Amino acid sequence: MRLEAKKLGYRYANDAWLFRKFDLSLQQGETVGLVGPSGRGKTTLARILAGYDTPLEGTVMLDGQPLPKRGYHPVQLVFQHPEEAVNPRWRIGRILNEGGQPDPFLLQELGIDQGWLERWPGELSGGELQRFCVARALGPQTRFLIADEMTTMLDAVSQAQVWHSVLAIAKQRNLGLLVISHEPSLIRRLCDRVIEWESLVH
Ligand SMILES: Nc1ncnc2c1ncn2[C@@H]1O[C@H](COP(=O)(O)OP(=O)(O)OP(=O)(O)O)[C@@H](O)[C@H]1O
Repeated sequence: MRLEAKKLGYRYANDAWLFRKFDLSLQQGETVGLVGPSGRGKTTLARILAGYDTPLEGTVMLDGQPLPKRGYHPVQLVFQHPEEAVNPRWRIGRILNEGGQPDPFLLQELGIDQGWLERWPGELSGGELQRFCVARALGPQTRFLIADEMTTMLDAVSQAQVWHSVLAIAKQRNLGLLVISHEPSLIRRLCDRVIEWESLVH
């Protein structure tokens, strides 16, 4: 399966275009890094690929077909700030069930303690909460995962644990991974190939 962005263009209101004629192609099973300067539109692109926003120009295709407008989205996004990605008034168990009944092996792989399911988001550390966000994004129908500065806020140990688990799951399930990060060492360690934002933006 291939995720393709073709001639994407986006800008907010009457601001300057962030990107135009932006092409990107990602194959299932690949881990690709996207690096570029701050504020140029990487998060905006990630939101478009995952269906949160609609591009003003161009299309996003999965195996040549437009992405589904309804139902489970096969391209899932994990954000930098897990606390902003969850409803603080829902217990963790309910948040996790949003993407369907979670696979117990997935929870185990991500080091998620069943006892935490009863807690509120504010009762977990950033690293623990981010692991829940990853688990929620890895429903059985996920084919591509976009990690937008996914571990930037975590300490080195939590960062290594999360990536170790995600890479193992991606391999088992042949997922495509797009790793957006400003840390070249992380990207070099994780990715099969690296895309420079500047080389794609016109
Ligand atoms: N909802 C919005 N309305 C208006 N402008 C926005 C909105 N979201 C982002 N922007 C602006 O669009 C530009 C690109 O933002 P974006 O978050 O996509 O960049 P980025 O490359 O991911 O940056 P960073 O690496 O710092 O996270 C920024 O100038 C930002 O201020």
